[in-house]
Amino acid sequence: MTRQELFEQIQRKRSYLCIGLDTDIKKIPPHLLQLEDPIFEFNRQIIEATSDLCVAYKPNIAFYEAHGPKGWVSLERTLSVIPKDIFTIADAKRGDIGNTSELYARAFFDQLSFDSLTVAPYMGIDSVTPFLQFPNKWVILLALTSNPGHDDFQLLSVVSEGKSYFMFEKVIQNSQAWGSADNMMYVIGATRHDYIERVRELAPDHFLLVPGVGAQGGNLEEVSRYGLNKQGGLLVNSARQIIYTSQGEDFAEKARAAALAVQQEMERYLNEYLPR
Ligand SMILES: O=c1ccn([C@@H]2O[C@H](COP(=O)(O)O)[C@@H](O)[C@H]2O)c(=O)[nH]1
Repeated sequence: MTRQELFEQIQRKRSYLCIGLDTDIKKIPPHLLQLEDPIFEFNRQIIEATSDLCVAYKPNIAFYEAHGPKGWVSLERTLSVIPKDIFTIADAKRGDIGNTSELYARAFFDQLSFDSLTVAPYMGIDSVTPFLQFPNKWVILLALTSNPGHDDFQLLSVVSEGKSYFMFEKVIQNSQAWGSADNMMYVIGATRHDYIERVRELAPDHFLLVPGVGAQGGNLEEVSRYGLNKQGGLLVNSARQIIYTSQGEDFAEKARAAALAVQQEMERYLNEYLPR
């Protein structure tokens, strides 16, 4: 999917919501557990109930890998029911020496047909560029993450040409030469919305994948105020707060209501910061 197509979808749906499919067998409604593939059935109903309200789905791969081969089947089946115009993100946080990265890319882009993959930048340019060789596919590079431990490394000071930067700022600055705003995005945690204005100075055109609203307490209003750009530029992810609102037979309906509340809030910000 191109940046323009993503933008058109944001405008059409008045939403930049990405729904996290972090489907935990211990948290899904008990009535699904008797089915042959409860994880797929849960996802199928969530997708059917919410696909007009979001522009992306992000399965976190750990929730599937944990079940071995059965989990990969649930993941493949889930991808097959996501409407084709919706952006898909494999949240797998990969990255290794070049030849290994290339195989990770083939697994997620060729075998599974995801549009994008989250990648850790720690191993540098040769660990990231193999993912960028795939036409129409995206790398989403971890920059400033939402978890409490982000300050262990990402906020360390790095001195470059006599100036001091945070490590995450150098990730954003240096990596821009590896790809472009048409095939790279950055992960910026909603819990650090206080840095989004700075991120926008460094990367005005890139899309940002912003996890951490909802269950992690990030502030959607602040993220939107500083993060929206002229092409939308934001995919704000929420998983637990949307997909686990009910343990009953009405779980998909309740998930829709939760997604609708977020979409309506996003519509207000789009009207304010990016009027049609
Ligand atoms: O910095 C990061 C990077 C990734 N994540 C992932 O996003 C979702 C968040 O789920 P919620 O239930 O909405 O909190 C999850 O898959 C994380 O692994 C993140 O939270 N922060």
